[in-house]
Amino acid sequence: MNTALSFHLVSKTLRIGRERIQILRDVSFELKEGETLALLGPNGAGKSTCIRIILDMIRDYRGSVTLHGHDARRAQARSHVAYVAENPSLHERLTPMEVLRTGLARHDIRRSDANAWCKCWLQRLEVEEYAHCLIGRLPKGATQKVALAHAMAVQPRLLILDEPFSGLDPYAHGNVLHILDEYRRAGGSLFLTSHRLQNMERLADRVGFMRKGKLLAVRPYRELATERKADLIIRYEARHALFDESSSPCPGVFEYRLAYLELQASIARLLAQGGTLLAIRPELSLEDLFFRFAARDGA
Ligand SMILES: Nc1ncnc2c1ncn2[C@@H]1O[C@H](COP(=O)(O)OP(=O)(O)OP(=O)(O)O)[C@@H](O)[C@H]1O
Repeated sequence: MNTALSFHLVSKTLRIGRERIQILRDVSFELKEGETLALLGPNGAGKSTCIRIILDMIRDYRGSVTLHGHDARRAQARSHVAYVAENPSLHERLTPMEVLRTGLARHDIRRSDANAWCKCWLQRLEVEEYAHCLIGRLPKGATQKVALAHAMAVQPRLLILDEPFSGLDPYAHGNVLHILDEYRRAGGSLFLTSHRLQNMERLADRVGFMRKGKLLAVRPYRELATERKADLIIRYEARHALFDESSSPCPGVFEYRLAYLELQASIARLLAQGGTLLAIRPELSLEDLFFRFAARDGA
């Protein structure tokens, strides 16, 4: 598989007054063609800075970045790449139709059915009703959808999305998830950032977790999900503890930690002994697990 994106030992320092702040520290990752990589991390972790470097919006950094084998500093490298920012700034005096047509022209895409094609993408993102309104008058969520329609319409080999789900209502959320899933199933490469692991189960092949400018670890999503299933906590009500090593957060209520495979037998035993099952939850959130992995890696 060819490499869609390579980010190698990238460091970035900002000078603010007399102070120098390091916002990326030797960050390295790779995205193969057809793969989806999600970069997760809290505010200020450095995710958007990575994207700005990939897109040549920041040039003074240390390290090397390539897109489909070309140095990311060269315009040619971005010819098959589309990007949607967290708060897209589209030209306010254009209409969504014009925005999409401009996108096709910029990517040198000539289609005899260009109008119908653009209309179709506006429909898929459910903003066709605004097709001929000025962007400046659109609601915020609609602008975000137009930006995504604009990116999808050029059929990029690599799609880069900064927080694609923030600002979307739950219905739009599901629709965008479906469109992105379809894109990756058709072989597109996807690089996205998010504050949360939520939604990633349907999209990401691998996830990387960033904090304070460092990439702590990159793991296959499946590995994280499998490990989580091994550790559950059941909370139950009973006169006394029904399992050894139960803890008791309050009188008459107990918690018991168990492996996923023990779940069925443990619930049967709990009910047989007159206990009441109150809740089952994963012991660790996926974020917690990530730190566990990172610690194992010595990060
Ligand atoms: N132009 C700038 N001036 C000052 N600080 C900056 C600038 N650009 C980035 N930073 C700082 O660099 C760090 C990384 O920012 P970045 O936007 O990349 O993080 P992020 O992970 O994308 O966060 P968020 O999820 O909030 O978008 C933050 O501490 C931020 O305050």
